[in-house]
Amino acid sequence: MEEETRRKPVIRVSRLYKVYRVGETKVYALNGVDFEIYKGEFVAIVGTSGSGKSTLLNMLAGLEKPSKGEIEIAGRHIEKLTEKQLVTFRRQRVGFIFQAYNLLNTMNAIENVALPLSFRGISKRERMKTAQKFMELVGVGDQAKHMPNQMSGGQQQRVGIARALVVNPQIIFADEPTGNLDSRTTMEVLKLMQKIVREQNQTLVMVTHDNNLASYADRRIRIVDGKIVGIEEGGRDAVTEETGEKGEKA
Ligand SMILES: Nc1ncnc2c1ncn2[C@@H]1O[C@H](COP(=O)(O)OP(=O)(O)OP(=O)(O)O)[C@@H](O)[C@H]1O
Repeated sequence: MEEETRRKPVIRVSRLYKVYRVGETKVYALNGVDFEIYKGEFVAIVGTSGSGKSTLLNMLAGLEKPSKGEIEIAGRHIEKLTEKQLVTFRRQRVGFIFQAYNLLNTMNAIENVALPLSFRGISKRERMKTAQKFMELVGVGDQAKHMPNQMSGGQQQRVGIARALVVNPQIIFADEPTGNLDSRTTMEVLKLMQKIVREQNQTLVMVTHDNNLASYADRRIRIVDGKIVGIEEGGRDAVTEETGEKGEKA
């Protein structure tokens, strides 16, 4: 019973299709996809360019409608929601981490992190307090007043992660989150993402073409030409690998 509770799917996708019409031809960006993702999992959706990863992520996040099929997130069929309901769903349930960070350059770091809270009727003081807590969680607590262009790529991505987490989303979607980072910073961001999934029991779905990055996920869903060609279990541990290398201090 305990096992059953732990393995509760938070995302359930069945017979999912997305067909684009390009002139006379039909492009099957998703061609009948089925899978489940469980609470507390870090899952990578892996595929080469054009395989359908972004299409799938956009659909899971409620940014695009499927042509056919079902997407259940936390028990709700999101393919049936109206645009207005989808906006509410995204604000309340999901967080996004993008490759390009997508921080607003006119706001400082903490204001960027606090922004998603402004739709929730929380006082400014409370918003800033929560934002600061998440800035600290991701290791940029001392850079609250910095403008994004005064921060390194890795620091900006940490701010991006804090902004994704600040609303305590059930699910975090990440699209090539380390695409613009060097290998060392990539490892730091990976460590951070693994830590967050483990400590906060959140669910992280990451889209990537990078097999090395994907090897750190608990499971990999491989996609080719809009179809799942394999699901692999087991992932590397960024924290122990780093500890082994550097003998991390307690
Ligand atoms: N708006 C669109 N109109 C027509 N075809 C599209 C559209 N969006 C995507 N496609 C096609 O659907 C397929 C899947 O595209 P998708 O962007 O999901 O791939 P991807 O795996 O994310 O690639 P990349 O890693 O390059 O971003 C491709 O053949 C693409 O050309």
